[in-house]
Amino acid sequence: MNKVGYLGPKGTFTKMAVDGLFDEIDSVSYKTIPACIDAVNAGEVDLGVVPIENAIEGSVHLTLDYLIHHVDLPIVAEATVPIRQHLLVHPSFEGDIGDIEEIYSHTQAISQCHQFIHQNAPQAHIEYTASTGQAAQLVLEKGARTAAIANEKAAREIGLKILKSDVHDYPNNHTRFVVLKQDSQPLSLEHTEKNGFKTSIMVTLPRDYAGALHQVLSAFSWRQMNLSKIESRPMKTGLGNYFFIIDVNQEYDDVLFPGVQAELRALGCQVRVLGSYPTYVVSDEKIKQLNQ
Ligand SMILES: O=C(O)C(=O)C[C@]1(C(=O)O)C=C[C@@H](O)C=C1
Repeated sequence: MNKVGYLGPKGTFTKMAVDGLFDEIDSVSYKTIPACIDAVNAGEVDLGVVPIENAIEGSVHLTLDYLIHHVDLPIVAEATVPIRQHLLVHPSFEGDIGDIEEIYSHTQAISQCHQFIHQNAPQAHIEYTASTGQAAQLVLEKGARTAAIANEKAAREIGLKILKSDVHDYPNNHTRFVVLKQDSQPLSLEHTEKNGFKTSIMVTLPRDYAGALHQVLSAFSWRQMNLSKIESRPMKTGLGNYFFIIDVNQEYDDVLFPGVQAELRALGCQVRVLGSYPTYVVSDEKIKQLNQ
């Protein structure tokens, strides 16, 4: 049975992604995203599932940067999961939102609910936690006037009550998770809905000059390769030094991708393929089933 590492403890959205993707696995909880990625790297687990991007808040920089700077692990699958954030309180809490003194959650979850907090609980002090599951656990321990932003499963499993549901600021909230493995063989999952294939590429420009990024993008454009995302991240070597992560909406092949790589290298760019992988969707229905 495959051992799958994830950002835990119980009740996290990452655990939900794991349960939505896999049928029979042995899941192993890690306290942080780097600890989960390290576990895959060290061979402690066969696969690791970590969040990479949210529809409201954007990229999970911790994941992106760790994949770029600290390990060389390919992405072998992606899963898009619907995200509903709720305000959870201790079962003994009798007050209203205005009585809450502390709100705990993961930075991504807090960011998805900034407006809600600003308008309904401006008095609350925000405490960041390693995951939403950990935030829920803390509310159970601290009780009184604390609240967590987390999901319905966390409320049920940890024993909190939902004071206000759907507190994320925009509807259509989804998070993309990636599955990491030591070998780059794409992960085929029979029982999960698949909606495409992607290849993620990291490109470092040789230096800053007029039209450099334009030249990089034209290598994809004249081959009619559709890009779904481009993001720049600091190289961490000094202000103004960036690399680009480019998601291409197709599977790595023997013609187009080697052509792009050769063209980019001829421009002096460094190119690294971060993975070529199927993209799966965990449906609202599946999440409802998991919540029962
Ligand atoms: O804290 C959790 O529950 C997580 O699984 C992490 C995480 C994230 O980092 O994006 C996952 C999905 C949500 O977007 C909020 C938090």
